[in-house]
Amino acid sequence: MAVAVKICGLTEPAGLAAAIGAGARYLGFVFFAKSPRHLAPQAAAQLAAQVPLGVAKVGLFVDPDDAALDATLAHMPLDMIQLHGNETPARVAAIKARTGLPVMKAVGLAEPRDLDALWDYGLVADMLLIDAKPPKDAELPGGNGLAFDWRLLAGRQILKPWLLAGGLTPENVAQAVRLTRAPGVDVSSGVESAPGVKDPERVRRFIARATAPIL
Ligand SMILES: O=C(O)c1ccccc1N[C@@H]1O[C@H](COP(=O)(O)O)[C@@H](O)[C@H]1O
Repeated sequence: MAVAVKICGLTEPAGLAAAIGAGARYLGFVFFAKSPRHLAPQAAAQLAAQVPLGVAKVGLFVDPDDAALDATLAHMPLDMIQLHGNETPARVAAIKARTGLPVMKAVGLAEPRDLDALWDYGLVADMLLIDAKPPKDAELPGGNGLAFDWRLLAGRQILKPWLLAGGLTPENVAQAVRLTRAPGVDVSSGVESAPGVKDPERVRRFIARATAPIL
């Protein structure tokens, strides 16, 4: 099975078209005001109108309350919710029940004891996104272009389908897949020409390298 690719933080048509054309399976739209990739739900919906069936539109939220989820979903037809904050397992389950959508929970790794969270969230989420833990003073809980030590995942059984994220680029993604055997990968800043602006050529190169057969 080819590695599934998610391109996250799409904000404009050129990046979106490059991701779709190159075979991305998931497209991420950020609904977190502090992010340079933030979109209003109406703008995201306009962009998402170009997304063909079979490519999942993922809404990225950070500790959203119910009102924020309802307001976004009123305008933007999402296929999946990504939770990238400090949501507890109970909150993940509640959001899944409220929205009726599959939920992907981001889990940050920096050291072996962080691995326990993969089990806790694996019991309630439909998918996991395994990212680097953000630095303590970071503005953003993700999208920082930071990688973690991929060897932490060596030989690990993960309860649910998962994507590897954090500091991935066209230059390192093949090695990341080879070391972790990740079934999927997710990237934001590593395929940008400026914060919030995807570089179509880097998007295409990332997808080609991520999905190339492992040698
Ligand atoms: O992309 C963002 O702006 C963002 C904001 C808040 C939470 C998560 C965010 N992005 C997610 O983080 C991963 C890793 O990003 P990067 O590739 O290291 O830049 C990204 O794949 C998004 O899912």
